[in-house]
Amino acid sequence: MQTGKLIVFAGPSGVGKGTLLRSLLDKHPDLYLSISATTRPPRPGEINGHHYYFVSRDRFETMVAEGQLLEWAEFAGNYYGTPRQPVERAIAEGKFVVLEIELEGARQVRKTFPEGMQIFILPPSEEELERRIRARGQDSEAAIARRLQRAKAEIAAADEFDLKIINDDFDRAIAALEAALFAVVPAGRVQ
Ligand SMILES: Nc1ncnc2c1ncn2[C@@H]1O[C@H](COP(=O)(O)OP(=O)(O)OP(=O)(O)O)[C@@H](O)[C@H]1O
Ligand SMILES: Nc1nc2c(ncn2[C@@H]2O[C@H](COP(=O)(O)O)[C@@H](O)[C@H]2O)c(=O)[nH]1
Repeated sequence: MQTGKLIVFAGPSGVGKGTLLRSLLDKHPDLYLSISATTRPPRPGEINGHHYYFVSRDRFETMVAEGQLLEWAEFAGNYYGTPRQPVERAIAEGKFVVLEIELEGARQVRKTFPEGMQIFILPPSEEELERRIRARGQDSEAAIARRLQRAKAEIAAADEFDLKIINDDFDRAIAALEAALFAVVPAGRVQ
């Protein structure tokens, strides 16, 4: 039976995780990106079942109670969690499965999947991180403040991760990610 690989992608909100992942998925369509459940309302352009499964707090709490989530956490006033079944199935099928999650979730996954690879994306500076969150233009002032406060705690925990990559020059960050993911196995293949 083929066995895939679990890759956790963490880093403060606004550092560019999603943008890096979209670029990686374009180049390596065999990567499997887990779709999280969240109680956060959709941003303009976000599609249910594609960007997230947008659920009520009641529904999310049922998913937790029924053990449907591999990990979950509260972030900036909303719940976020990884549906367990699709991830376990994709790993059993031999895929490289990527979770884009925050710090508490990464810590939970480290316990259940100690063999997984955990990558932390760092901003070039806190000022640039704030500039990116604001440039994205998707969050209220209150949400920006909560995200920046949380960012400090997340960055302080970066040494817990197997690999740290600074997302300064975008292409260089992509190259560093490709080197980490495909160092042992050629792109898109699982042996
Ligand atoms: N290397 C880079 N240089 C400059 N801007 C960047 C770089 N990488 C990403 N960005 C920009 O930063 C903003 C935030 O990126 P993105 O939404 O991907 O962050 P994120 O880490 O996924 O955030 P969240 O965790 O809140 O979803 C976007 O406008 C994106 O275009
Ligand atoms: N623990 C988890 N964290 C998750 C999950 N899905 C996303 N996230 C993280 O939440 C924040 C905020 O995301 P946003 O889309 O509201 O900007 C960010 O750090 C994501 O990585 C999850 O399933 N579990």
